[in-house]
Amino acid sequence: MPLFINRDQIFAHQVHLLEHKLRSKEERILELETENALLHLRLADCLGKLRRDNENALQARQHHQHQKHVQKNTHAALGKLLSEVQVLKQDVRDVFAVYVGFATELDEQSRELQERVGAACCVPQGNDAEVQALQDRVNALERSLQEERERCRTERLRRKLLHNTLVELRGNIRVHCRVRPVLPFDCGLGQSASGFGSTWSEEVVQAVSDDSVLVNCSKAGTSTAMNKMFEFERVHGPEDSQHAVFEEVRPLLTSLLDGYNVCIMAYGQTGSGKTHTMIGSQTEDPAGLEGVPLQGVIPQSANELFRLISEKPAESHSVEVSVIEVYNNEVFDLLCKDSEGGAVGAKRDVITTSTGTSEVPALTHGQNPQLSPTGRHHHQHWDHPQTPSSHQLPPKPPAESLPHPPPHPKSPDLTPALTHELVHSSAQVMHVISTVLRLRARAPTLVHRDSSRSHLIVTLTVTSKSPNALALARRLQCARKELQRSPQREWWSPRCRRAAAGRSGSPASSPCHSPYHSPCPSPRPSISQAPIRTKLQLVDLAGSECVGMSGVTGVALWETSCINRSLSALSDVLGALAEQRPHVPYRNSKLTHLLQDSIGGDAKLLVMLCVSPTQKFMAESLQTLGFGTRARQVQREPTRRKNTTLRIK
Ligand SMILES: Nc1ncnc2c1ncn2[C@@H]1O[C@H](COP(=O)(O)OP(=O)(O)OP(=O)(O)O)[C@@H](O)[C@H]1O
Repeated sequence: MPLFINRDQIFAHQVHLLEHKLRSKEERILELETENALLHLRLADCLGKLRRDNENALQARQHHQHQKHVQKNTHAALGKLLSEVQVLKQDVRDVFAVYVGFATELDEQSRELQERVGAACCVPQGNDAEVQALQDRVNALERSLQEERERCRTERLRRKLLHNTLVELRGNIRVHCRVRPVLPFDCGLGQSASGFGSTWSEEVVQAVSDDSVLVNCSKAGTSTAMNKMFEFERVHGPEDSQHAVFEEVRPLLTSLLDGYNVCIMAYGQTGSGKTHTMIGSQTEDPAGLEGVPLQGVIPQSANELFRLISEKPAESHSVEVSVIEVYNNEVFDLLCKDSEGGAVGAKRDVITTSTGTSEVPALTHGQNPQLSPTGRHHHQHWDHPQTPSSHQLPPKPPAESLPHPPPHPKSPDLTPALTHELVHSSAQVMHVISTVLRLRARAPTLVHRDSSRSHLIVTLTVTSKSPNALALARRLQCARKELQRSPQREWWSPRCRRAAAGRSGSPASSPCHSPYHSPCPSPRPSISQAPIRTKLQLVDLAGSECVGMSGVTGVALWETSCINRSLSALSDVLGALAEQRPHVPYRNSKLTHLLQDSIGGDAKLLVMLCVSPTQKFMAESLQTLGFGTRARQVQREPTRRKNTTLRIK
């Protein structure tokens, strides 16, 4: 059967197929074009973003470079300022020397002229005109002498101001020196170590001006003078009263309410007047009646502190007092009380807190200060003036073997916490201190019949509920520094970060663990509302002593060795700070560990050197003055924050 193929139909079918293919190709082209457009858009987007990122990075780099530049400029300016201050100081010193020379010359001329006037007056009549001329010259010279004296005084004041600025700029430790008068117990006659027949009571240490002290080190019997000169911020002579000594300390106390910790420490050999300077003593009354109390730095500081507080709004500040004794390298809380409320010293720990500061742990809320199981022994109170060799005591006993009072029967919770007492007046402060002072270890030695055998640290903690602008600015400054140092630390709450970074902190409900906030219930107030706590530490160190001179034996000998070791640890710490060594051996003694913040931190520290003036103690006096010179060389930085809380035993 013939096969009919309808060509038209086949072509039509083929056309249909091709048309279909064409349509789908066109659709695909359309799809691809749309995708292409989308990709273009994304590309443009990405390019824009990239450009913006580049611009931001460039800006950040420029900003960083600008900041580096500014920092460099500031450093250079500071360096320049310091060298200018140095040059100025030198200039003032030179000018001062010239003035002194000039004034002396004028003095001599004036005296000479006065003598001539006197002589001329005796000459018979007729020389009146000459006498008058001479008198006029004398008057003119006296006037210019007076003017020079005035200028000299102004220059002196300027020099002092410049020096104080330098001390502030460098964070140096201030060092004052007090040379006590020669006292009856200095006057035991004897041969000097050199054996040249001079008496030991000869006065060899002298305050020659208000900032220099001179030690005459010449050997007795030789004609060559050998003098050593030491310079400090202020030097007090034997005639200076307790009041005059405190007047130079007073400005430091203002800093306490401006957010600074302050520490005043008396250093010197035994019998040199540390306790007299810090606490005070009674004057000898010739009539045998009770003497006049000569208040030292501690009572006068308490007075001044409460005077400053009384100028502030009522209830804005509160003050707590604590008293610590470091005896035989152990820390004792002297305010700790027994069940009957009597004061008993209790042994405490020193810890390094997470903020890098040293503390005797504060009283835990709701717990009573109780006697620790290793309570403080009651010190021997020997009747002086016996020599130590006269009492029957075992040689060099370890501290643990000394008698301990039994633990409090009703005190299962033996928290080693430091006791603070709230006080409202300086009289209350002194009452608290005087009630526990009898616990301080004392013993008679051949050098001093009432020698302190321990270091005493009285701390006044001031809580400012409405701190002043300076204190707030300082707290923010500290917080900023901390944020720069350790921005990752968990104790920085977002609010705290914002406030420290300079932006306003919104009232936050999250608890903040910043060390710049004092303990207070959650939610904490903002950084500008939290109370500020500052410390005034007043330290009466035990005196260094030469065993050969003090003639100590037994327990007293052991005490002397502990005292001398802790003082040499203090000296080592200052040496390390002065040489800016990376490791400062604070932990070599409990004393230096306890005072770590004050010595190495940003507390305002004043060391009061106490010096005996006589030949007998010259070696110790030179050592004390050397210690002060080393302390002056320390240029401090704020202490660094530590990561962990560490307990030492
Ligand atoms: N500037 C002074 N004016 C008058 N008397 C003073 C002066 N300084 C000290 N004294 C007297 O000297 C004696 C010894 O002084 P103080 O007890 O203060 O010495 P110290 O350095 O504390 O000794 P130690 O370290 O052994 O305890 C005391 O009787 C004191 O009254």
